[in-house]
Amino acid sequence: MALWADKHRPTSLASLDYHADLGQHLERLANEGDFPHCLVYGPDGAGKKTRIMATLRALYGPGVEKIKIEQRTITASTRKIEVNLIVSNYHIEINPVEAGIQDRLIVQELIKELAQTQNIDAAAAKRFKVVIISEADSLTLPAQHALRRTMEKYMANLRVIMCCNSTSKIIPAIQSRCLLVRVAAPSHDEISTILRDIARKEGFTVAPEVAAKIAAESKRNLRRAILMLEALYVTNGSPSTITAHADLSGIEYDWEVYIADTATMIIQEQSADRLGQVRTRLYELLAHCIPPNVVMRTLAKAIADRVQEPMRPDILVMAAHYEHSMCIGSKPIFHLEAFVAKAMAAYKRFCVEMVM
Ligand SMILES: Nc1ncnc2c1ncn2[C@@H]1O[C@H](COP(=O)(O)OP(=O)(O)OP(=O)(O)O)[C@@H](O)[C@H]1O
Repeated sequence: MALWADKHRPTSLASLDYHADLGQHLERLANEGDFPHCLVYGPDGAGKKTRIMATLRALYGPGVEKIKIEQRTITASTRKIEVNLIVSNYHIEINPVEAGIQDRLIVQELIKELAQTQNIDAAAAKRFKVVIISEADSLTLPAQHALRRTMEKYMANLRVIMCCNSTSKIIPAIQSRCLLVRVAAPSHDEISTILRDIARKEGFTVAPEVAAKIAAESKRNLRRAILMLEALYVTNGSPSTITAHADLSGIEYDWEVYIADTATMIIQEQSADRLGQVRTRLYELLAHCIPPNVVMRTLAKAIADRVQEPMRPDILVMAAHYEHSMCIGSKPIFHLEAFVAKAMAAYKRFCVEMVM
């Protein structure tokens, strides 16, 4: 059974509930002859992927939703890289994170292969195929340079749509070849309306206060808000009405609570022993597939919330520094642990200076 976040995902540009101007703009582009390469960016759960798929539907029709997962092996001199692709007759979707530092090969080999095969469906509305690159901000520099060349060379039968959180890690040469499409996070009111709409479709009602509270808790991440609503509905035994008194405390993500507790441990004691205990918890988070940069950011935020005001900027600067070193280095655990050690030392120093 599909989660509500997937079940109630709008499929056409016309049915998108917010950023109507953006939807109309994409519709116009899809209907005009010349569709550009696009760089779609915005925060998590803002609706980027939904808009990309709706645009593909406007370009090719509902056939683009018939997707399958294909496993490919790319052989490069001595190494074999296995990647999973999502493919339809009209597009492929790749995630460069799967290939790590070998992502240049995916860009070169897979995209080239796709670009060289013409669309065999003579009745197809468009002669070009589309490559979606998700998490494009994790593309390495060599991969981005290879992509730039590929975009130029195969413009006749290929369009690239990149999806990422921010354009800051995308080289200017690619940005200048793309239409930049910003998908801002929906407002609290927009999220509340969507939640109440989903509740109606599922046959129950939700008090406006609860919908507003979930919207605020979700930090304007719509997917998260929908998941929270579903969790609340299920944990309350699928009631016909969720009243304003419903208890929202049980629907937080476990891993976030775990990180918040870890931050409390860091603030309570700064010692080698405590660092060892925190390391075990960091391993635990990584073993449960929480991305290292998400762990770093959430932990930094949780520590910053727990320290005195003057120390907050220092904690965030340290986290930014170690997140950067984590991107260019290997073994995320080293960088996470270094951040914790540094934060512990800084906090201890701060406390000593306060009492002197
Ligand atoms: N216009 C909309 N109306 C109603 N629901 C929407 C709309 N846009 C997106 N959603 C819902 O929000 C959820 C998140 O959307 P989507 O997956 O497109 O976000 P995203 O920005 O690609 O997220 P991420 O970067 O985290 O992958 C989806 O599950 C979808 O159901």
